[in-house]
Amino acid sequence: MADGTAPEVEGAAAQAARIEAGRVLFAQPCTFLRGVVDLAGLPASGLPEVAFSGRSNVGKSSLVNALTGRNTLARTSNTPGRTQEINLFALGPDGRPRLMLADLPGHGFARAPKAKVDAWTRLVNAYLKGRPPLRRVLLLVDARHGLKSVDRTVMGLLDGAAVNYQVVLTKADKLGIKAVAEQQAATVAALREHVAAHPQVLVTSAQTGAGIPELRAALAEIAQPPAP
Ligand SMILES: Nc1nc2c(ncn2[C@@H]2O[C@H](COP(=O)(O)OP(=O)(O)OP(=O)(O)O)[C@@H](O)[C@H]2O)c(=O)[nH]1
Repeated sequence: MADGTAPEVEGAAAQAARIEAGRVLFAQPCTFLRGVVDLAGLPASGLPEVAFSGRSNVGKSSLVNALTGRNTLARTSNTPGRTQEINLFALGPDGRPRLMLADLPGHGFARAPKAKVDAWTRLVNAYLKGRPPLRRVLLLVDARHGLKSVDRTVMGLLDGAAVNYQVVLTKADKLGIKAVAEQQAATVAALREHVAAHPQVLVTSAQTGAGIPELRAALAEIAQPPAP
C-alpha cells in the first residue's frame, strides 16, 4: 500500500467503520408511520426505503425488532400470516429520518381465507415492482429450509423489474454452524444467475443477535447520510 498500511489492516478498519455506521443508524429512534392495504396508501417519500419480504413466519417482524433493538415495534407471532398490511417505519432523528423500513405481509401459506391471501400477494407484488424509493428488498429465507419456489417467483419478479435484492438467512440459531455455512454457500451459488441479486448472503438470528451488526451496516450504506 502507498501509505504503508497492510491490506488486511485496512480491510479490518473499513469493516469496523461500516459496522459503526450501522450501529449509529439503528441507535436512532424508529417510529411506526402507518400500515397500508393498497398502494394508494403509501406516502410519497423521497426517503430511501428497504423492504422485508419472505414467506409467512420466516421472521420478518422479528428481524425488524432485532435491528431496531425494540421487542415490540413490529408485531411477531406464531401464526403464519399475522402481518396483513405493509407496515412502514421511519428510522432516524425526529424530523430528519434517514431510512424507511417496510415490513411486508408474508408470501405463501397463511391461516387466512384464500381471497385475503391473494389480495396480500397482489399488493406485495405491485409494491415490489413499482415503488420508486425502494432501494433494496431483503428476501428473508429460513436457514433450515433454503430457497423455496415462492422465493424464486419473487426473485424472478425483482430481476424483471431490476429491483436490487439481498437474501438474508433467518433463524440460524436453529442449525449447527456447519449446516448454516452449507446453506449459505448453496444460496450464494443459486443467486449467480439472478441479475438483480446482491451477491452477499447474510446469516442472522433474531434470537441470538448473530448477523445483526452486519445487516445494520449493509442498510447504513443505503440510508441517507447523517446530518453533518
Ligand atoms: N429460534 C428463532 N425463532 C425465530 C427467529 N426469528 C423469528 N422467530 C420465531 O418465528 C416465528 C415467526 O416470526 P415473525 O417475526 O412473526 O415472522 P413473520 O415473517 O413476520 O411472520 P408473518 O407475519 O406471518 O409474515 C415467531 O414465533 C418468532 O419468535 C430466530 O431468529 N430464531
